Amino acid sequence: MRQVFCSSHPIVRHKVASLRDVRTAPPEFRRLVRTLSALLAHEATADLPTVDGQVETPLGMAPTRTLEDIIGVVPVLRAGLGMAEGILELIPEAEVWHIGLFRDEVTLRPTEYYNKFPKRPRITLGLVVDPMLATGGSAVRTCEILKDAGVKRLKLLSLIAAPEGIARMAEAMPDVPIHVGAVDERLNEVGFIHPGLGDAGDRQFATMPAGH
Ligand SMILES: O=P(O)(O)OC[C@H]1O[C@H](OP(=O)(O)OP(=O)(O)O)[C@H](O)[C@@H]1O
Ligand SMILES: O=c1cc[nH]c(=O)[nH]1
Ligand SMILES: [Mg+2]
Repeated sequence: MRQVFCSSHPIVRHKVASLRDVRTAPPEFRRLVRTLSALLAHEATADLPTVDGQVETPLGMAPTRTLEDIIGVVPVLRAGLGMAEGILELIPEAEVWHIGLFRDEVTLRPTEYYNKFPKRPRITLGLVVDPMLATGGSAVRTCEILKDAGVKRLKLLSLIAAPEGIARMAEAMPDVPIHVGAVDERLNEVGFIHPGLGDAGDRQFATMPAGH
């Protein structure tokens, strides 16, 4: 099964260009994250099964197809929050499972600090959302946590990925399809995606270091 899907949609490409632009300020950056996430989720959910049914319109009965899955959107704090907002516009009935991880700046390893989800999961599909797939450490750890919690089907949605992160996910989580807006050249010497967009959390939440 082919596991990595990089969007070729012209609107996705156009918006990824704006997202990368150093002149894009946080309010517009957040708007782009939300819209791009909905566009990627639209592509990532194209293969979901539906159930046949019927609905009464003002004129009579109409056949319907509705989603079979109970979907969970799993934002990796904090940069995943904006992505979850965009996807909830598309799937408002989704559960939201928060996972708090930060990446140690020196070791680049993920450290868990929070999670909130039901003890007995109802969801049949988890959409993990994190704008940046860099080393892949955060994404792999998130998938491990979710599998330990009993979620059997997962998909990962990221706005920009490095080849290193894709390779790490493919190795550790071969059953998790990855949907991305762009695949970049490489990681730089401090583990940032090059050319990427910088720090996705800081650019969404206006916490850039002074001088930026
Ligand atoms: O693939 P990796 O090498 O693990 O890196 C990617 C992670 O780094 C960023 O989060 P960060 O740790 O900066 O936390 P933040 O969202 O709170 O800013 C990003 O949102 C991912 O979670
Ligand atoms: O390029 C990167 C890598 C990790 N986290 C980010 O926000 N950006
Ligand atoms: Mg960050």
